[in-house]
Amino acid sequence: MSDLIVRNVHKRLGALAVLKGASFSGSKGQIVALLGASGSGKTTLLRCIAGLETPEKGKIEIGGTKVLDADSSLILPPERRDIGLVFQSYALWPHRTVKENVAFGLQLRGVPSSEANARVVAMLEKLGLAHLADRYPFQLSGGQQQRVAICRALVYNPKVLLLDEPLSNLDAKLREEARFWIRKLILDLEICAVMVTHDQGEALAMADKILLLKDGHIIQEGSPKAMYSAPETFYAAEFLGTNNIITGHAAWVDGDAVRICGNGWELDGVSRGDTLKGDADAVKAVIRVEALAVSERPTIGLKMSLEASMYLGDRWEHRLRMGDLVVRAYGPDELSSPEVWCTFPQERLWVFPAESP
Ligand SMILES: Nc1ncnc2c1ncn2[C@@H]1O[C@H](COP(=O)(O)OP(=O)(O)OP(=O)(O)O)[C@@H](O)[C@H]1O
Repeated sequence: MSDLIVRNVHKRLGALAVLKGASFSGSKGQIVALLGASGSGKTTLLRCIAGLETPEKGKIEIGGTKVLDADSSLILPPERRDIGLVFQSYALWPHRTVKENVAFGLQLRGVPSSEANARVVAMLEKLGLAHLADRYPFQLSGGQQQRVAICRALVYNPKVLLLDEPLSNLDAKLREEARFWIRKLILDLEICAVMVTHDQGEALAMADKILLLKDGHIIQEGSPKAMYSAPETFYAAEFLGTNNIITGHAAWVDGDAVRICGNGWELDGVSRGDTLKGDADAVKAVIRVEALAVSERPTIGLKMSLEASMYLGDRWEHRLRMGDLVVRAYGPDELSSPEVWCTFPQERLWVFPAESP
């Protein structure tokens, strides 16, 4: 059963239609990432679920309870929605200790103090915060503050945990650790979590399901693997991964197979998204940088000039050219030959009509 159901949510802010019919669901032990560029509507969608914004249209159910039905003007306030909310800034109360920060919401909800105390102690222990219980937020590191904010959201035993850019205030090393422990915590607690992020690496690593938002629409949803390896649109293909974008013309189209060409080069790929109408259509293609293989020995593939190479620590990045075709490719070694062979696996070269959004 889905713990969270969002149906056809529309929300305007001022003159702007920010959400234009968002629908998705999330179930127990599942992390749903709302991924998209700045301004795509991620935070607004999270705020609609939390009850901090009121959509003009749509329905939302949490744990089997209707919390919003715009048609019948049913709008439950945030504290009656069975959610835990973690703000990007953590929003800890500066004059309350860790323990008081975590306990405060339970007191407001009238939970008897002995029960509240037991729940707070248990949750502090679960998150490894017991030894910090009497400290104030300013006496904590950024990572510890984040744990307190998550602890405070979880102490209600919510059905759904909402996280707004939970890792954005951590440095790179802490961020990588936090990906693991937050994911493990949510899976252990078997709750549904919805996380806003604009960082594709974070979404790919942490989520079970990614919703890609663009201009207030969810343009594709799926598992991280499906989103990465089978994007349905040019936008989705380009948004994820590190990519080469190749423009040219279709030389021929045969079902999904398509050959594209430019000034002195031809490549075979697969047509994705809107079907190509025919030969000579202008096209744009996407191929992930890691999909290309470069060799100094003649192989099947394009013979290209090596324009430059960069050492990245764990590998090299090479810039290659043939006529108007310029691509980046990774390889394990430095290359010395001015001419190399580059292979473009056909199934990983995704070809879209040039006018695709
Ligand atoms: N109170 C407001 N009044 C008018 N427009 C707003 C308001 N809040 C947000 N917007 C606009 O709504 C759009 C969506 O904002 P939202 O914060 O949901 O996007 P986002 O995808 O979370 O972006 P970001 O990653 O930058 O936080 C943006 O164009 C933003 O400028």
